[in-house]
Amino acid sequence: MLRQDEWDEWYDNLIRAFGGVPEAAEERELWNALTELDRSIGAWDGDECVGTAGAFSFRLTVPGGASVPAAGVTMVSVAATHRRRGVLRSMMRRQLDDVREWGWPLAVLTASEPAIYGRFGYAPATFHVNAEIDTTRVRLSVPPGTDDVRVRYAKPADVLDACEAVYARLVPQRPGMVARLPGWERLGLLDPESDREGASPLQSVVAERDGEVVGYARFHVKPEWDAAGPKGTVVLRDVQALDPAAHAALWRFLFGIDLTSKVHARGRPVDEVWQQLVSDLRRCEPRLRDSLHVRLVDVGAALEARTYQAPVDVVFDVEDDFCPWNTGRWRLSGDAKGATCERTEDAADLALSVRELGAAYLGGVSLAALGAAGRVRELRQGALTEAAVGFGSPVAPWLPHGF
Ligand SMILES: CC(=O)SCCNC(=O)CCNC(=O)[C@H](O)C(C)(C)COP(=O)(O)OP(=O)(O)OC[C@H]1O[C@@H](n2cnc3c(N)ncnc32)[C@H](O)[C@@H]1OP(=O)(O)O
Repeated sequence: MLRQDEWDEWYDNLIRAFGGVPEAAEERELWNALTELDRSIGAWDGDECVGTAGAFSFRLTVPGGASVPAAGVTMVSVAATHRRRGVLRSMMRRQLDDVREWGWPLAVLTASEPAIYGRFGYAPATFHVNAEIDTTRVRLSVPPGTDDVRVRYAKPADVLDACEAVYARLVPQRPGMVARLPGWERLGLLDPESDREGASPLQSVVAERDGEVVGYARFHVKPEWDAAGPKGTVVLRDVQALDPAAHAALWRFLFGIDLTSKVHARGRPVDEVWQQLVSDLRRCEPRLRDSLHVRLVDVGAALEARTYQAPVDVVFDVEDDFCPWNTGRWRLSGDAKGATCERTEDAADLALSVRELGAAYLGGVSLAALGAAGRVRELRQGALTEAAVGFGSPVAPWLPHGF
């Protein structure tokens, strides 16, 4: 538990651990407002703050569409004067014990360095794509109905409610999405001048059909000229849409902004529609990155909270050094309607650690791929394929924003 009057020193420790460049006042104020003090941990050496860790009370969409309580682990730092003495380890210990006590089956985070969190049972479970799309060479083929969608400029704050309504409809449709907590809608509008690197203030358009908002895009434009003429960049912040024609109308708009020749997209879903509409994926230069790391805090409750796209009846032999309450055999029986997961004395079908379950949990990493890498051991023939198919997701999991 952190006190409000400790927050500034606590947050300064975090900023310093990330290099010490101050955040813009509006950004700092937002994170101050969003910090959940009663879920935050400070490590103190005397009266000096030397370690920080926070948690947001997220609800995360899991395969099947349920919204599951998850600790959004955040703001982790240790002062360089106190590094590699086990301060992080002690904060992770305290935090995961707390999350268990709160009764939340999951903890999730995005890592500054992916190598840090595996030892605490986290594993990359969602991925995203960064792309540099050459819009002078790449053509878009749009589906029927695209011309029925009107794209119009609007100030981001003026259409916030309509955009939030679109977002809320999308949350249950894709694993990895996070339901909005009060205040979090402000994150999408955050626009400090110091972060723009020569680009415009935040711009936005909404896509409308019959007067109803069916999608939106937020972006900056970074003008640039050379001897041959204009070569500006559209820096995409977000695009969300409810149907194929709305998606296509927004992407067509983004591809066509005058005096630009590139769309720079960051943190997009690995299966986003533009990849199926473009004439030349290579000239989009897609690059894959890990995004959300998942930790099953309560294996039984977590596996029961999601559904399985094909029937599964397997016994997992789970190893969990950091949270030993998960260690042992669990029988998971589930299908597209629901699941039970209980302790069992039956013989195991698959042996793995809690990390492999975390990786596969949202349907973005195949248990079969983990098995091929030797990270899941198949003890009953056929069990690996059965589980891999069941755990899959027709929609790639995706985390829509950092935290
Ligand atoms: C969710 C988020 O907020 S991500 C942000 C994480 N924060 C940062 O990256 C800010 C800069 N870095 C730091 O503040 C610190 O170096 C931290 C928080 C990463 C590590 O804190 P420390 O107190 O030094 O870690 P601690 O001593 O407890 O180490 C625990 C284990 O993690 C390992 N470890 C620590 N940092 C790293 C790293 N960057 N890469 C790989 N392993 C690491 C240690 O070697 C140790 O390994 P062991 O289990 O084999 O003994």
